[in-house]
This record gives sequence, C-alpha cells and structure tokens, in this order.
Amino acid sequence: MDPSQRTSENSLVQNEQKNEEQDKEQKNKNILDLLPSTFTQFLKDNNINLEYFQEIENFPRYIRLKPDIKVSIEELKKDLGTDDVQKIDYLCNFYSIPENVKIVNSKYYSQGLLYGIDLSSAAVIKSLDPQKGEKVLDLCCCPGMKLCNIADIIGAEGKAFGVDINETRLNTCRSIVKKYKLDHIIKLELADGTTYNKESQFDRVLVDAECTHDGSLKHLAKFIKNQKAVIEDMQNNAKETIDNNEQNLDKKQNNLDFKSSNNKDAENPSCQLDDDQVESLNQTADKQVEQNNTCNQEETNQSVDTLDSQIKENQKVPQLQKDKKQGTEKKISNRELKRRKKQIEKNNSNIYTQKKVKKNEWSMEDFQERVLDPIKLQNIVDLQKKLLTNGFKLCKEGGYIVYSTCSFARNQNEDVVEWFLNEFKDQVESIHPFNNDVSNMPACKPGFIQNTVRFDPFVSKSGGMFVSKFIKKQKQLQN
Ligand SMILES: C[S@@+](CC[C@H](N)C(=O)[O-])C[C@H]1O[C@@H](n2cnc3c(N)ncnc32)[C@H](O)[C@@H]1O
Repeated sequence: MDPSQRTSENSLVQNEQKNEEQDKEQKNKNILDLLPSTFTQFLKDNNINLEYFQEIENFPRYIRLKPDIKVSIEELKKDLGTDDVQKIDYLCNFYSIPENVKIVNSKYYSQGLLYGIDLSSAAVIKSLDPQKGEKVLDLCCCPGMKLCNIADIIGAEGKAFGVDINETRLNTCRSIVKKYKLDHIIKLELADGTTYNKESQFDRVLVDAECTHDGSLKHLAKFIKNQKAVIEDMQNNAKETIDNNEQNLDKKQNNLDFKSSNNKDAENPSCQLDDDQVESLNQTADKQVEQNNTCNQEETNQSVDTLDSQIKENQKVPQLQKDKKQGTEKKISNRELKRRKKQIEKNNSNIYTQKKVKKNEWSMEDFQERVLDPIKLQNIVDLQKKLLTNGFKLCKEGGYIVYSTCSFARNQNEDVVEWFLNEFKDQVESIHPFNNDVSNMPACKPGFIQNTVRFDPFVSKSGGMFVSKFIKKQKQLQN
C-alpha cells in the first residue's frame, strides 16, 4: 500500500473514532438532560461514570443454580427458552441470560432449583466465603438472596441466621427460604441489627447494610425510560399546541380579512394584539419543547411562571374585545384561552413530580428522598456504622466480617470503612475481598481505599456494589 493511501486510511479511522466519541458525548448529554441537575451533581461528586447509564438497558440478568443440581447448559437453554446462556466461570453455578428472559416460566425455577440473583450480590457471598458447617449471620437479610446463597454453601451441618428490622420484608424472605427448602438451615429473626444480641459468636458476619440503593441501576434505567416517555408526551402536547395555534392564527386571519372588508373597526389594535399573542404562544410552546428536553427543574418552574403571566395577559384580551363590542370574538377567545391554558398547564406539570411511575419504580421524589436528602443521608451513615459495629461484636475472634452496600456514595462506603478501622484499630484488620487475585473476581475494580472493591455496570455488567472485608483479630494478637 502506498504511503498516501495509508495516511488517508489512518485519517478515516481517526475520523470514525472521533465520530464515535462525539456520538458517545451526545448520548451522555441526552441522558444528562433526562436527569435533574441535583442528581447529576451527585453522580459527579461520587465519580459515577455517566456511561453506566448507556449500559443499563443492555444488561444481562443472572441466575444461580443450587449446588446439588446437575443440569447441562443445553438443558438450561431449553428450560429458559434461549440459546444465549453463558456460564460465569468465577462464580459457582452461575450464568448470564438475556434481560428479557422470564425465569418464572422455568421449570427449575418453579422447583426451587434456580435463583435470579445479581452478579454483584453473588460476588458479596464469594467474598464472605462461608465454609461447610459454619455459623453465619446476615444482619440485614431481606429479601434473602444472599442468605439463601450462604445456606446453600454451608449446608445442613451449618446454620445461617437472618436478621431484619422490616416485618413485611421478613415475611417475603420467609417464603423465599421455604420455596428453596432451606428452612432447616436458616433461622430468621425480626430484630434491629444495631442491637441484636446472641451469646454464641459467628464464624462470619455479613453486614449488607441499608443504604440509599442508588447502585440499583435497574431502577434508574426504568426511571430514565419513564422520563423519556413523559418527555415524548410533552413534546407531542407542545406540538399539538403549536398546530392548534397555527390553525387559530389562520382562522383569525380569515376573520380579520372578512371583517376588514365589512367593517373598518375590525382593524382595531386588540385584534392585532391577539394575533401577536398567538404567535407568542407558539414561541412559548417552542420554548417549552426545548425546556422539556433540558429537564432542568428550576427552568421548568420558571417557565410555569412565564406562562402563567402570559395566560393572565391573554385573559385581558376578551375584556378589551368586549369593550369594543366584538361579541363573537370574545366567545371564541375565551374558549380558546381556556383550552390553551389547560394545554399549557398540562405541558407545564413538572416532569419530575409526575406520578407516572408504577409500583416498584422510582419517581423523582424517590430519588430526592433516597439519595439527595442530607438529613436522611446522615441518618443512613449513622445506621451503617452502628450495624457494622454490632456485626463486629457478634463475630468471633479470627472470624470474618463483610461490609457491603449497593450505593455508589463514598460516604456510605469507604468513609464508613475508614471510620470503622479507626474505631477498632487494634481489633480488626482489613483484608482484600478477593485475596487481591483478579482471576478470582475479574468483574470489579478497586475502591477508593485499599482492600475495597466496587462493582459497576461498566466493569461488571451488574448493579452497583461496594464490598469490603475484615478479620477480627484474636486477643493475643491484638497490640
Ligand atoms: C440492602 S437490603 C439487604 C439485602 C439483602 N442482604 C439481600 O441480599 O437480599 C437492606 C436491608 O436492611 C434492612 N434494615 C434496615 N435497617 C435495619 C436495622 N436497623 N436492622 C436490621 N435490618 C435493617 C432493610 O429492611 C433491608 O431489608
């Protein structure tokens, strides 16, 4: 190949790369537009890569089989009705399947032999590393997927204690435990994990703490999908407004033409003013489309105000017309104004507070409440510290504690670990959740401090998860 040909090929590749980057940037921008600025600030503060959100819609889902079941991958494919079943080698009896496969139709699922569980959750149990016959405590156990995983590993010679403060969730957990025929291994207790007390100490303690759940990106994916639908609705409404306004403009122009040929008074300023206002409403509707795309709460609120005063202005028009004895005009204008006002109000309803969400889906209020409310956040961090402290107390010397959350927030993760290590400096030691061996767990990345790891959609194709592990030192070894 001559050098000039090579140069042009290189520049073609470079251009393609540039285009791809621009596409990515544009996609990120679009997604950013769907999220309120407070939330995107939260993402930035916690180093949450926006590309996560591109990935979520393409996530696989994961299944785990009970350890004692011998099923070939071919049988599994047949049972699940898909050829796309991939074995995940670094997790025991673990597979990825396409997102749209409904496991409720699986015969193995109905027989209690197959679980739906996220990769990051199974990784937490791999980090806890329970052994056959051990006594293990799960201090925040509901709904119970990790607890069942523990029970499957420790077997009938072991005992798994599951504690949760929420009775309803505990009842759900109870039926899951029953379905998977693990009631002889698992003991469930309704209790506050911060004060739960047992004389005998545990070989391993899992503190999968209550958190803001912002790592549950599936919620986010649904939220974004909902927001997209809301925005599309609003765009359609705004377009309808523009079309209607244009039609009215034509009608008014015809009226005006008709009147000017019959009545000199028709060229009155109020008619002119009305047409201007139709035009200005069209512009407002255009702006509305833009604003709806921008999705900035403050801006949306501002436009409500602008439109309100616009409507008030419009309402003065019929009065002026009445003064000028334009009876028929008044009738049309009032009706038209009411319709416009209704349309504008419909368009203007704040998209973040629209309750278009179904049960189990997040609205913007859920986000605000879960992730952004500073008082709630502080309470959660306090709770996490108390749970970890009690988990530490209940663990036997030489035993292991795993602290995990499904939040990306540093203050619920690394900051809690740093506090814990400082508080119990002579009594605990942090150890790497996967023995610092990438082949043990390729699907995670280092956390912000030593011996901590993070799962995220980008590196793990899973929900977000933070994992840390400690060993409780034996007294004679403590300094
Ligand atoms: C992240 S979820 C645990 C998920 C669970 N480990 C699993 O894998 O299915 C947190 C749980 O903590 C529970 N929780 C909150 N405060 C608690 C407390 N003070 N004591 C015990 N459990 C608590 C909640 O009810 C919730 O079920």
